Amino acid sequence: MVSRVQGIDGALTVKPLLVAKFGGSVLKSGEDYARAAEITEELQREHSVILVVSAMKGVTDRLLRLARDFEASPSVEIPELYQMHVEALRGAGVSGRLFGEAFSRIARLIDELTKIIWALRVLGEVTPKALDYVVSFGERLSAVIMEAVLRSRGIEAKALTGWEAGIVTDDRFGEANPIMEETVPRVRSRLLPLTEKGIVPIVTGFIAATRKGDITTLGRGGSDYTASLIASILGATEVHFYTDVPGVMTADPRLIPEARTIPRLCVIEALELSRVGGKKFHPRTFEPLLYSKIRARILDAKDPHGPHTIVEPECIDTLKAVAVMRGLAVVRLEGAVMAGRIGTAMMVTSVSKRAGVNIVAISQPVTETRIEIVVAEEDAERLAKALSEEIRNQELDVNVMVETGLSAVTIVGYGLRNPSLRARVLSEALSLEPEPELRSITTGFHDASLTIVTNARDAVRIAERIHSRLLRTRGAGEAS
Ligand SMILES: Nc1ncnc2c1ncn2[C@@H]1O[C@H](COP(=O)(O)OP(=O)(O)O)[C@@H](O)[C@H]1O
Ligand SMILES: N[C@@H](CC(=O)OP(=O)(O)O)C(=O)O
Repeated sequence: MVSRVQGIDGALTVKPLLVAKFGGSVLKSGEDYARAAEITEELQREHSVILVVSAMKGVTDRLLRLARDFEASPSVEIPELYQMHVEALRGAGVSGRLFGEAFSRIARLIDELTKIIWALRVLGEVTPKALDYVVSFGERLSAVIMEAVLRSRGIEAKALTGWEAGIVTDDRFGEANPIMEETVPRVRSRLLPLTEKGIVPIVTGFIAATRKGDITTLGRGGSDYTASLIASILGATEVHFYTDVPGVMTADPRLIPEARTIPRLCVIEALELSRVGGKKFHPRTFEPLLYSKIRARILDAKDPHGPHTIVEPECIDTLKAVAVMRGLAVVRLEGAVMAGRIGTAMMVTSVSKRAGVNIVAISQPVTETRIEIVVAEEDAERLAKALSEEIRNQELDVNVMVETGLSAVTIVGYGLRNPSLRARVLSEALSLEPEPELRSITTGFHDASLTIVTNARDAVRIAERIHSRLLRTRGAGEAS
């Protein structure tokens, strides 16, 4: 979509829409906000820009601790948060009236935060709804700073919460889902009138609200999802994710220092990679971009013209990246009575649903004597207990066991559709000495990923081997 933009002289120009998201990793100081403003200024020459901002680095974690951990002292933590935001405002070069206005808004938000934190201390309990309200302050404070910084450079800008920008969700606090029928028309009617007047909307990432106006969050890392959601609703031509690495890399550079930037990823590969923690994307980031023509770019805020990743609709047959997901456990059901017994798998999935446990992976051999459910480690005991109860109620002779300390190593790339490349990946993994323990092997969406569940140590060994043999010099967009 293009936006008709009214200039100061009243003349209308037509510019393509671009959504730019700045992550907490690149919002650590006033200098960072100033850099984000410079990038926005440059983008504005060719585009109508909508910004999505995260909280300053570390702020969401601090707010969560403040709300949950009654040992954390509000009289120490809150003034520190206040100081951090005022310093960023000052450090970004905001002064005079704009400084005064933003300073008062920060003070009001901090005052509101203080009241809620003390109220939680008095109540002695924190509901998921209260937690979302508390963490929302991180993005709200950040958007106030960004607005002041842009305005101090003569760019018209307006900070909006996700709710004010039109995002309506269900009431799954902590992991809310947008209600699209309501969100789509609202986002259009709230944001387009601003861009048409040449105003840059600054939307708080990660936070939205229910129909009743209760603040919700979209899950950790949710600003990515806010950005792609808005881009897809408005039919933007591009969505940019500004971060602290030069794009998506062939592996997490903290795990594999030789990791390199992947110049091109297709949206299916990006979707698979985000599900397993690649670039710590929110797992739903690429959902709204699937089947769209929107291009995503992942860029280093410190070097926006340097190497980066473009995510585009068309896929080519290569291998792209490897990612390791830690902290997994397997809940294993074993019993001869399960064979041929219709409804056993349904029992497992409905018990998981009742226990509020997300199933990361599930498998059963054709002999039907075993079912393995991979879940997050912290959910394993709860699921095992719920399954044991159900098995007792149904008087089945089935054992339930839990094994913790597992990881999943996932190789991503459209090239995996080629059986010989899949075989090559597996033979590389199996040729390690000592031989790794492989718990399960599965393929993902469009065969664009292959996941091996194993113990934590072997997952890293496999990732290193696959990276050094198949990704270090290839897979970054070249044919395999
Ligand atoms: N495959 C990968 N490519 C790039 N970065 C990765 C990858 N896997 C993990 N990361 C990590 O993701 C970090 C960026 O994510 P995050 O800190 O959430 O940024 P932001 O706050 O900008 O959203 C990087 O610093 C890097 O350590
Ligand atoms: N601030 C939120 C949302 C977010 O997306 O942050 P970041 O862009 O820094 O990953 C979080 O920490 O989860």
